[in-house]
Amino acid sequence: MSLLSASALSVSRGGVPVLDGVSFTLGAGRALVLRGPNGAGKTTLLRTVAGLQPPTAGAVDGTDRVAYAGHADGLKAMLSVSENLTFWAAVFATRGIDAALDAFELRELADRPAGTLSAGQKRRLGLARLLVTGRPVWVLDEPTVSLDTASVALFAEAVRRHLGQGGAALVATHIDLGLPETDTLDVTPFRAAPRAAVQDEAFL
Ligand SMILES: Nc1ncnc2c1ncn2[C@@H]1O[C@H](COP(=O)(O)OP(=O)(O)OP(=O)(O)O)[C@@H](O)[C@H]1O
Repeated sequence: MSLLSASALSVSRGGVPVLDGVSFTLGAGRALVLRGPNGAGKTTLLRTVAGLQPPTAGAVDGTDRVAYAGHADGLKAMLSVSENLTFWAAVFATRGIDAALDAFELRELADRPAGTLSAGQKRRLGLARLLVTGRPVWVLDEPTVSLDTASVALFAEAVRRHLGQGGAALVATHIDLGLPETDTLDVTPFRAAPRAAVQDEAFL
């Protein structure tokens, strides 16, 4: 069964076309890794499938199943680690933050305000948030940035468990996560051709 799919998707950023004609299907237990050089459009594609911006053409199915973790951590600086997770559990109407605290070794930091965490600790909390959403499709933009080797291993293990439980992951990353059941999509061939500015169309 497909949990997330894109068909003939075109995406743009700041009004500039970035990618055209991207299609993929992501099923339960699978990970799809996006590749492509800096500026190729991976973030734009992820933001679009997560529903944070509309596509300029084509369609996405499964946006409502997505939990997105992007560059901005989305953490509340004044709330503690456990309060942040409890907040998200309430937003997504799920129960319990214990598994999320354990998966990313956040117990010792549970009472610390999120604003006082190091960059890597914040990233671990941002990824722990995925677990409390209860959403089956994790859409992850460079999830390992700021993580040390041990935390990358924790993250890879969390994804592996998630896939094993029937979840799926769409991940833009430059490193090899060593995940099983992984496909790769290089976005480079889908680079959009430059187009005339929209305001010119009235004169065609
Ligand atoms: N806020 C913005 N406004 C206008 N253009 C943007 C904006 N953010 C990014 N872009 C441009 O959109 C294009 C696609 O960027 P995007 O961030 O999707 O690439 P990426 O593949 O994720 O790159 P990276 O590997 O560096 O993260 C780039 O040319 C980039 O300069």
